[in-house]
Amino acid sequence: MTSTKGKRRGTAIHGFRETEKSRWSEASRAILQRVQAAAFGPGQTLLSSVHVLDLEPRGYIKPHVDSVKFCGTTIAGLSLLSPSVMRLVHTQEPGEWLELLLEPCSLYILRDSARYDFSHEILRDEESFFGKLRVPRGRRISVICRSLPEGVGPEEPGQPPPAC
Ligand SMILES: O=C(O)CCC(=O)C(=O)O
Ligand SMILES: [Fe+2]
Repeated sequence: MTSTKGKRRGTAIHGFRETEKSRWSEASRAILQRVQAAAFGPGQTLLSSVHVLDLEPRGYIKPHVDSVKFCGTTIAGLSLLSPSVMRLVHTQEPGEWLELLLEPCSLYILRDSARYDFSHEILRDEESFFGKLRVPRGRRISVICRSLPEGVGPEEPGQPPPAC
């Protein structure tokens, strides 16, 4: 896998590699279609390639809001391999937060307020608790589909997609 986003995104993600993938096997395409049908409306255009993020067991993602320049109202992520905990914290009201237990093969959808008004993060192993439940972290792979910002047309085929 290549790692270009890490540089562009600074230090939000630690212990990872990633790629942007636009060619998938037929079986994978069928799964991605289910993800897209669940998460996106018919009027939404998606980034032409899917983001695949491979976090090592000690890897984690610091709180951030995906850039509005490159990513529209919806982020949908399929979690594979290790379970993990995603925490959402309101950017204006830090006392308003919630945590999601991301089981392997689960899908989360961050849309509208969850996507714009809350930061999201993946907890590091030492902090990986869902309530009182310890959620030990192993290697985690996520497959993330994003909508394009409104007013941005579909990308040119062959162009590298922008990072979120
Ligand atoms: O791994 C995930 O599910 C989220 C990744 C993420 O927040 C990002 O790439 O901006
Ligand atoms: Fe993100």
